[in-house]
Amino acid sequence: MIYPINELFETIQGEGVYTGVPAIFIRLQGCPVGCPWCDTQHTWDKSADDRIAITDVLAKQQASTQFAEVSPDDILAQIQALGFTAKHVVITGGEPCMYDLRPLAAVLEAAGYRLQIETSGTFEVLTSPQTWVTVSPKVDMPGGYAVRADAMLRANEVKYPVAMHKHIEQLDQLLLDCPVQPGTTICLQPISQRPHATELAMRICRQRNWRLSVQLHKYLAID
Ligand SMILES: C[S@@+](CC[C@H](N)C(=O)[O-])C[C@H]1O[C@@H](n2cnc3c(N)ncnc32)[C@H](O)[C@@H]1O
Ligand SMILES: Nc1nc2[nH]cc(C(=O)O)c2c(=O)[nH]1
Ligand code: SF4
Ligand SMILES: [Mg+2]
Repeated sequence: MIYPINELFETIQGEGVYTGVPAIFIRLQGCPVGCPWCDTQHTWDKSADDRIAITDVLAKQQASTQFAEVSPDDILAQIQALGFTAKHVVITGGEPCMYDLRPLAAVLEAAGYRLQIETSGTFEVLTSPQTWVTVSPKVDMPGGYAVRADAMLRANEVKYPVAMHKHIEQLDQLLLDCPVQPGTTICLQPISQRPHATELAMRICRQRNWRLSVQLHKYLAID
């Protein structure tokens, strides 16, 4: 299995339950979901013309559509060569669940890493049983993909992006249609640091005893 890697970097997890935890991020190329407010739109298209070497991915100074195709063993070798000290690896994108993540999970877990994936819930989640699965469901997006009931059942954490009250109603309906396991943490994540969105998320979190996820990295201006 070969994975298209748009970015590989170490930072602090800025979202969800693991906020604050040092983490290695693997950002995979490709996503057809089309969220209009997506903050990683450079990962949407996967064009053969954009293939580059992994050394060039690591040298990127700014976001681009370019990616390298790398095997699990070579991803591990790169992480070790870079001297990263984090033991938590986040696979994001793009939409990582477009790919079968089990071979990558097997290699990273055998080397002692804990895995987390960030997914929209619109593809089957193929990863190890130990992986922490963060589902950030995408309802009624232009790409026309539906949230899968099996992805919601696999979620360890649901992290819903919100900007207006309509989004709370969408989430309520989704949780009725596609239930999560009892005890699954539910986070509301304001879209793009908008004050109105943050106030809405805080208010609903207090009413429902849900968690607020504020994209800490954007407030800290880190990757
Ligand atoms: C860029 S997505 C990549 C992973 C996967 N495609 C997904 O949507 O979960 C990573 C996370 O960022 C969130 N996100 C993307 N753009 C955002 C924005 N402008 N404001 C807040 N959250 C955003 C997504 O909802 C998701 O939780
Ligand atoms: N620091 C940091 N935390 C993150 N959590 C989820 C991210 C993502 O883009 O999936 C992300 C990201 O891009 N940076
Ligand atoms: S599913 Fe994720 S990567 Fe794809 S457009 Fe939406 S936020 Fe962006
Ligand atoms: Mg991000």
